[in-house]
Amino acid sequence: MATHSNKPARRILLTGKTGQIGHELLPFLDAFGDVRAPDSTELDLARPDALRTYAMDWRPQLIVNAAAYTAVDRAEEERDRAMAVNGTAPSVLAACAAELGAALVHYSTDYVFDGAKHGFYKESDEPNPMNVYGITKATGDAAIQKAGIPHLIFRTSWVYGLRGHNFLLTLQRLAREQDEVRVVNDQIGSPTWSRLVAQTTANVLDQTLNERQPEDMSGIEKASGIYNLTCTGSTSWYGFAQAILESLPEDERPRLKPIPTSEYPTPAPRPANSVLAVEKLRAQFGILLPDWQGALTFCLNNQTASDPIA
Ligand SMILES: NC(=O)C1=CN([C@@H]2O[C@H](COP(=O)(O)OP(=O)(O)OC[C@H]3O[C@@H](n4cnc5c(N)ncnc54)[C@H](OP(=O)(O)O)[C@@H]3O)[C@@H](O)[C@H]2O)C=CC1
Ligand SMILES: Cc1cn([C@H]2C[C@H](O)[C@@H](COP(=O)(O)OP(=O)(O)O[C@H]3O[C@@H](C)C(=O)[C@@H](O)[C@H]3O)O2)c(=O)[nH]c1=O
Repeated sequence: MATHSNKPARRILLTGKTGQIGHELLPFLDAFGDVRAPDSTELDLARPDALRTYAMDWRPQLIVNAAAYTAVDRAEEERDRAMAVNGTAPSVLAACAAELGAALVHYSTDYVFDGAKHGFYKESDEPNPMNVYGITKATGDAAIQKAGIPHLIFRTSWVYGLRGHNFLLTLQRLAREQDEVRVVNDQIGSPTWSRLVAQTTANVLDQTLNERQPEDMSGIEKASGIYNLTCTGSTSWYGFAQAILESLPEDERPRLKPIPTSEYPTPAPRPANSVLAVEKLRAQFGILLPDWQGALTFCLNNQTASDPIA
C-alpha cells in the first residue's frame, strides 16, 4: 500500500519528553521517524524490567535518552533512585540497543568533573565527580561507552530554557520575591540554552543517519563517542545572574551580591571550573554554538514574543 507520509520508517524512542531538553527535542525528532515518547507515568526509568519490556516491545532503531534525575542536592539523599535513573537505566537502554541493532543518543553533564583543572575539560578527560548526581551520570556514560553500540553522548552544562527547573527561571522568581539576591562568583561554567542542545542533536542526526535506510546506524557508529555541547564563552553563576537580571526593567531588579561558595552552602558540592572544550563537535560536525550571552538574549526574546514556548 502506498504511504502518504514523507517520514522515514524509523522507530524512535524518546525518554524525558517533559524535561528541558526532551521538550525541545520532540518536534525535531518527529522529522526523523515515528517517535514514541512515554512520560514518567507511562514508563518509570527506575524500573529496569519495565524499561526493557517497553523498549523491546517498540523495537526502536534509535533511542534518545533525555530523561535523568537532575535534582543535584536531593540526589545526595536519594542516591539509589538517582543511580537507578542515571546509572542503571542507560545501561538497560544500551543493552536493548545492542540486541536491536539500535543507536543510543544520551546526555551527560559537566558535573562529572571535579573542577580542579585549569582550562577547558576535553572529552578525553577522566571524570572525577564530586557529588552523587555526577557519580550517577558518570556511571551511565561509562555503561554506554562499554556497550559497544553506536552512540552519541552529548555532554552539556548549565542548561536553561523557558520551562522546567533551571537557573534562569529561579533568578526571575527570586527577582520577584526578594530585594537582594546573593550568588556565587567562584564556580565557572558555560550556560547553554536547551533549544540549542536539541537543535544540535538534530543537526548531528541529520549528518549521521541514512535517509534511505532507516535501520542503518553506521554513521552514528563511525562517529560514536562523547561530544561536549555547550554555548561558547564562560562565566560564573554570578555573571549569569547579572545577565539575567539586566534583562529586567531597572525598577524590577533586585540588588545582586557576589559571594564565595563558602557563603552558599549546599548539600552537594559543585565543581569550581566546569568549562568544556567544544572543538571536537566543530571538527567532526562543523557545529559551533553561539556565545552564552547571545543565546540568552535569543531565549529571552522568545519569552517576550507573543507565542512563548513556556
Ligand atoms: N539541567 C542541566 O543543567 C543539565 C542537564 N544535563 C543532562 O541533560 C539531560 C536532560 O536534562 P534536563 O532536560 O535538564 O532534565 P529535566 O530535569 O528538565 O527533565 C528530566 C526529564 O527526565 C524525566 N524523568 C526523571 N525521572 C524519571 C523516571 N524515573 N522515569 C522516567 N522519566 C524520568 C522527567 O520526567 P518528569 O518530569 O515526569 O519527572 C523529565 O522529563 C539529562 O541527562 C541531564 O543529566 C546535562 C548538563 C546540564
Ligand atoms: C539559586 C541560587 C543558587 N546559587 C548557587 C548554588 C550553586 O552553587 C549554583 C547553581 O545553582 P543551582 O542549584 O540552581 O544549579 P544546579 O542544580 O547546580 O545546576 C546544575 O544542574 C545539573 C542538572 C547539571 O547538570 C549542571 O550542569 C548544572 O546546570 O549557584 C547561589 O549562589 N544563589 C542563588 O540564589
